Amino acid sequence: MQLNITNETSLLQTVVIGQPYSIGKQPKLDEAYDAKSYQSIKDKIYPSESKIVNEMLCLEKILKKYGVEVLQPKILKEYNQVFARDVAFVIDDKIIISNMIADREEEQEAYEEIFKSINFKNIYNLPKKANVEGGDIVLTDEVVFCGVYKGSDFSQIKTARTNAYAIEYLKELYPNKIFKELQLKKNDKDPRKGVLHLDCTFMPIGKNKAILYKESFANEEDYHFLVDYFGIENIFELTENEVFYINSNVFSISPKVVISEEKFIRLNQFLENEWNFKVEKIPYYEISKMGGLLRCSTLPLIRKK
Ligand SMILES: NC(=[NH2+])NCCC[C@H](N)C(=O)O
Repeated sequence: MQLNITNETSLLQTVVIGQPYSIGKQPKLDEAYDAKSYQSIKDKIYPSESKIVNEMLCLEKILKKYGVEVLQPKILKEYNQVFARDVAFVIDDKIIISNMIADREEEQEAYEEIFKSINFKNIYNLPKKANVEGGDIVLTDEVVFCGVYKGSDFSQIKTARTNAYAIEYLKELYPNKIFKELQLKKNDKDPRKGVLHLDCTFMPIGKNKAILYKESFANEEDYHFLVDYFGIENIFELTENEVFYINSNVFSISPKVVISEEKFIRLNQFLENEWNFKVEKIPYYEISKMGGLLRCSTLPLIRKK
């Protein structure tokens, strides 16, 4: 398989989606490793496996309707494997295997068969000290945007997943790319006070547009950098409530077609009426209670050049 991913939106050809089966028991409050899951467990609304299965079947169906090849990891017994995005990520023709949070490490073994179909010369492992998950890596053709947490308490914060060392390492792998670090606010218990991954707060769509939420960035300059990069007229700014429901985490099949959650009313209408996107709306609310949405459930391998 010849990998090719240089941005978030070119015509999708092959994608891995997560696995909804054998999700295991509902985690206890002290087992949660992100703030949304923490809240859902606390509020007793954490989703059941059957609801997760239904939503992921809707995602699979839409992808297939557009002729996308859909792969899935093998099912591990009683292990949450919904969020394929974080396990690894493709930049250009290489796949980087993430160094994930320990609570999720086992997910990677389920990808063995998929990784076998990729030339081993294009598979990269990172040094142990380099922490990174795919949700923090967001691409445009020119720039690799990296969500990062730089506090000295990194190892104590479960929602801190990508460190500066990983980004330094990636820069050496891709000497011709521009890297832009975006420091994110973190909070393990309150999803309104921090953000898990960069894709939970920022996402390019179409050819030159983006969705984002200002307050997730620890440095206001990073927000201004994004606004200048895309141009203010090409930005859809989320409200606090919209980012809570992870409205940024839509998934593009092409520069014109976006898969979104059916309840993202203001966003969906704007995309359709103001920016002329085709928005495929599916139910994904139950999955969002575990801290991720559509982009988080996908790991694209090939987009058309
Ligand atoms: N790319 C993403 N935003 N993934 C969301 C992952 C959510 C998952 N509960 C975690 O904490 O790891």
